[in-house]
Amino acid sequence: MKIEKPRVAIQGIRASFHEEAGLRYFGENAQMIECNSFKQTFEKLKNREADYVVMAIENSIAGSILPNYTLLLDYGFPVVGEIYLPIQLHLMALPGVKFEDVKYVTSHPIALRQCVDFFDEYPHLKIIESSDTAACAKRIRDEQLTDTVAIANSLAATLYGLDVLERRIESNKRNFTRFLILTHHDNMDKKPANKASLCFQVSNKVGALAKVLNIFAEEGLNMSKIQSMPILGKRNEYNFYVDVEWDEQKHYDNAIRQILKYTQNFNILGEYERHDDEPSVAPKPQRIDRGRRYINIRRNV
Ligand SMILES: O=C(O)C(=O)Cc1ccccc1
Repeated sequence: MKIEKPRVAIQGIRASFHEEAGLRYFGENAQMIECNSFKQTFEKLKNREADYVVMAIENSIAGSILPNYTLLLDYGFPVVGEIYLPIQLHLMALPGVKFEDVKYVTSHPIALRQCVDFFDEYPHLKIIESSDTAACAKRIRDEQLTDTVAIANSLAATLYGLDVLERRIESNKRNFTRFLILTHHDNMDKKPANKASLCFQVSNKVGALAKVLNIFAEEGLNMSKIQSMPILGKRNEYNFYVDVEWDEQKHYDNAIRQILKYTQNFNILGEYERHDDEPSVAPKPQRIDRGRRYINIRRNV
């Protein structure tokens, strides 16, 4: 069922990168629900105050956003899509402010990390981390801060009436952030999938993980990501979060059937269409009912 005006919960406020990702994925009709934390976005979904969550999961420079992996598992909402957003960062201040007079620079930690080369040249600037790039721009406007610059996107500069002092200050011009799209189970549509996010444990034995990865290889699945996370309170035990991609559904189905034998607490976090930069050839229609897959498949040994 397609929702005309989807309510999309984001961590952050209008003009944040989360809003940009949400608008790109859902289009201009989407109605953003601003939240103070990622946990709150999941609560909105749980309470049916939102139809979707858009959540950053990894960044090409800052790496994986580990607490968000834990949220995926804790709430169990299915991942139904992904979007890769190029992150372009600008330095902005109140109109009339001169860069020589600035003492503070404020932004989200990921954005700050992406601009280290720029700030190496200005070691006197004090860095203030915040939860959201757009909120930094808004605070400069609201509090009329003349000694502070924000690093944010051009949407934030426009919306909060700031002047861009320097454009594109990110160190690596090809950096991106990957966002996941989640929904609640009864809102899933059955689009064909060519990518899945999985989570499982393996026993602490020689070759246990290699066995699972070999199955992916033998079935011709491309593993695009692997992330381990220690399981709280259990020494040497980890959750492995793995993303795999395939061309033919049957290879994926075969791989899943086999790896169930070699994993514990196996979860399919979501099956969805991979985000390609170039629009891909339309995937073939599938007959398989994937609804049941989102129920956790657990196999405790
Ligand atoms: O602060 C924001 O605008 C966010 O949405 C978080 C973020 C920051 C930098 C890169 C990607 C996401």
